[in-house]
Amino acid sequence: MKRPNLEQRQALLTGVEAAGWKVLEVYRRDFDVETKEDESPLTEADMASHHALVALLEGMTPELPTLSEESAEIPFSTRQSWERYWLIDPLDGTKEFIKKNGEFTLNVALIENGVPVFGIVHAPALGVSWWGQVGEGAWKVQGNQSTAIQVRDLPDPEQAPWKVVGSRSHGSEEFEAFCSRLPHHERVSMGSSLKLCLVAEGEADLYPRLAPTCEWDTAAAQAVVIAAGGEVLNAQTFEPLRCNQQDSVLNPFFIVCGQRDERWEEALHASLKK
Ligand SMILES: Nc1ncnc2c1ncn2[C@@H]1O[C@H](COP(=O)(O)O)[C@@H](OP(=O)(O)O)[C@H]1O
Ligand SMILES: [Mg+2]
Repeated sequence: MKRPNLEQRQALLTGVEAAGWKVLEVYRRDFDVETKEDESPLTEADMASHHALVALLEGMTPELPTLSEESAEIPFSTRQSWERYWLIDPLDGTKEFIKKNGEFTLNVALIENGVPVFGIVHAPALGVSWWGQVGEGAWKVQGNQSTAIQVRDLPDPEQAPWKVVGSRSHGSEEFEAFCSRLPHHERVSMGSSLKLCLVAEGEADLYPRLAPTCEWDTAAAQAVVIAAGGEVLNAQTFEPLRCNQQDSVLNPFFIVCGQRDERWEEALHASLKK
């Protein structure tokens, strides 16, 4: 498979939703929380989703490798040769899952030469999915309803505040410094890749992520944002984020926007200057 066709996209969405049911089954009862080597939490839901998604993708595209947050120990010397691969985060927002606030997602991205070209973000507790394919468009799916989405134009802050979305559990000094330099704006806190989806559907204007994340946290929703007309840019260079360029899977600091604008670009530049 190069890029999924309509039928394959539907099968992928159904499969990701089925993995979401497995996550919800754990969410609705008591579960143990382990701590990984990097101090981040892990639950049986992360692993149930990982196994379900890997089986789905291997079944549909046996020719494509999969890199998952829960099986990430594939060396760069191997990954470097991958022209196309699946990049998944079986449970993004594990802290929100543990807090039971519903703000967690399953992220599935197709990466082509380092660029996320297709992505599904599914939020099982909210019963919502977003998917996008670069060049085709982006959609929000709720039950049987599928609605085309796009980013909104940045409002005049004198008329309506800019909506800036930030992490619920991972803030930073740089994020605070950036917000303090913005014109009239409102802040919204949200867990997981839902933040990028809010920009994609025109519910938020900016998501500055001036704190660490990994490529699987952002790739699927980056495809949705780009397909909806927005951008996910390195906060220093303003180049689009790319995956699989080096040994580390850490992203640089980045900003998600509907469109570039010198008012927030200057605020970002000033807040990152040491
Ligand atoms: N110090 C760190 N290094 C790398 N990634 C980090 C990190 N702190 C948080 N993250 C990433 O941020 C994600 C949560 O984002 P948010 O705060 O926006 O909800 C986590 O996803 P997981 O929940 O999948 O582990 C994790 O991958
Ligand atoms: Mg994650």
